[in-house]
Amino acid sequence: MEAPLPPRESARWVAGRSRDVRVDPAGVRRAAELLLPAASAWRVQHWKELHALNPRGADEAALAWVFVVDSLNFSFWAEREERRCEVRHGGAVHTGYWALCAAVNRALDRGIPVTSASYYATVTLDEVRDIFRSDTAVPMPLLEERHRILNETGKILLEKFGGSFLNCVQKSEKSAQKLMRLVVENFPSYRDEAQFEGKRISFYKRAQILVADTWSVLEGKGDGCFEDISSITMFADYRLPQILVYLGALKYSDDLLKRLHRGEMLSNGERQEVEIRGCSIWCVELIRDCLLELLEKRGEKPQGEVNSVLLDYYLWDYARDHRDDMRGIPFHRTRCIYY
Ligand SMILES: Nc1nc2c(c(CN[C@H]3C=C[C@H](O)[C@@H]3O)cn2[C@@H]2O[C@H](COP(=O)(O)O)[C@@H](O)[C@H]2O)c(=O)[nH]1
Repeated sequence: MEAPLPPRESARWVAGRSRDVRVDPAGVRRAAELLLPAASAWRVQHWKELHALNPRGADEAALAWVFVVDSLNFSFWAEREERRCEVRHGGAVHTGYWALCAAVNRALDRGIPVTSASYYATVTLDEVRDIFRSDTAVPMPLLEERHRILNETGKILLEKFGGSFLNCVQKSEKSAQKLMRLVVENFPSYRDEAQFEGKRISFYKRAQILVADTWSVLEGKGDGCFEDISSITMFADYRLPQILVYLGALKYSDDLLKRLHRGEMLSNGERQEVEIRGCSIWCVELIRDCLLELLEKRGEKPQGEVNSVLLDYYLWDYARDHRDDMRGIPFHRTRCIYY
């Protein structure tokens, strides 16, 4: 089968043919102007400084943490917001993606080597249920899939990379694109692809966030000094589209809004789901371009990098912090292992 279009080209292809989702140029500009004051301060170090659950180190163990977390970094949304999985750790209650991170850290604190491939290659379903157990009556979604992915991913990491994700990173020779390709070619659960208007396309959300988190945990240095990190696009999850609609940069048709407000599930790969994901990626690319243009016009040099990775991280954190303001904006509900 022919190789799919890479994520950025896939996003352009979808955005140019989308019927129920569109990027709003004026909204893109307004979003860039809103983000501009923060943008010049974005730095790769924020990944650790802003998030206590992320590893402090930049060694093989920290990379092992990133790899196992991003292999499971999908589908945390609850059927009903008020009844959801929660994990208490370090004196705080964590939900969604952070519940996954808290559960991994809770296991490590209990002496369970959950980031070691030789452990999770043969971990049992019962052990997975215990490691990711919720402190409410609502379990983390898709636990059976998470178990299957841990076994599959652990076995491949042992067979092909000596059980160490650091080996995989070093094979990428400081290229973000090469690391993304290595991950997608070797680990099936990362193959986030679709068919749209006669073309095979890709979003590779977990492979791209894995590259981004690798760059972040290594603080952009040494093996993580990816000279092409700016070629990585935003990660097409279910939160970024919601914030982009909230900011007015993305618009949904009445028909799609009605489906979402009814809480209807969208299946992975159906037309409107692909349009939401593709247009979101394209929208963030345009906001990034607009930010660079505005900085240029003001003759400002950003302290760090203004790229789609740091823009995505900022928008995702912003969505977390403005959850209540965004109540009226639905997010699309797809249950799958890709995001
Ligand atoms: N586009 C994008 N999607 C992201 C992330 C992250 C975690 N990254 C953070 C960690 C360190 C960095 O500083 C980032 O702040 C998780 N997700 C996705 O969100 C969804 C979970 O949402 P909720 O149910 O509300 O927890 C789910 O699809 C998950 O895969 C991101 O950064 N960008």
